[in-house]
Amino acid sequence: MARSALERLVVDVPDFPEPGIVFKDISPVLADHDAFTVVIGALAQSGRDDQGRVVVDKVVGMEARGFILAAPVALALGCGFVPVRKAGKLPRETHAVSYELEYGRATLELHRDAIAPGDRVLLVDDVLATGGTVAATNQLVEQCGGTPHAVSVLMELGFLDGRSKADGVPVDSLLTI
Ligand SMILES: O=P(O)(O)OC[C@H]1O[C@H](OP(=O)(O)OP(=O)(O)O)[C@H](O)[C@@H]1O
Ligand SMILES: Nc1ncnc2[nH]cnc12
Repeated sequence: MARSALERLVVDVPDFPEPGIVFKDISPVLADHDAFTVVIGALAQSGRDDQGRVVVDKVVGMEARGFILAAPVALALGCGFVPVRKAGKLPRETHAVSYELEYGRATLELHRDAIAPGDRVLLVDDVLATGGTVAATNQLVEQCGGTPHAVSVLMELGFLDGRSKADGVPVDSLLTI
């Protein structure tokens, strides 16, 4: 599937969730089986080396849209999936990090035992905007003793320069605007 065809499936929604924000609605990508298949395969490439070997132990997805992409990426790579959730949702002992995003402030949590020391971790999300979510997730992975290997996103809002917050972790995006 051509990049332009994929891009056409992402719908711009002005002034959502608040005035001045152009919300990138990726749900039509998910609703198109061919597009969804291509996207999952492409996102999973970030967890492989040049020979196609899987080089990550876990795939982390950030609540909530990140879950939809990260879980099938984990299955495609033959890895476990680990959820990073908004505050108060995970039932056992967590690490927690607060962060800013394009439209507010939030806290993310990760079960302390979800990542083993030494695990190499692929972060998967739908949109990279300010980079607050990725920066917080990198910190959570490191607090568990893991190493963020790469960040793989469907869409990057380049004008917000979120990749500069990734602390040197490589960022792969399928679409950049
Ligand atoms: O780069 P940032 O500025 O941090 O923004 C990107 C994050 O914002 C969105 O999640 P949101 O927190 O809106 O949650 P949702 O997936 O539950 O809608 C998106 O899914 C990313 O996780
Ligand atoms: N403009 C945007 N569209 C969709 N998700 C986002 N997350 C942060 N900013 C966003």
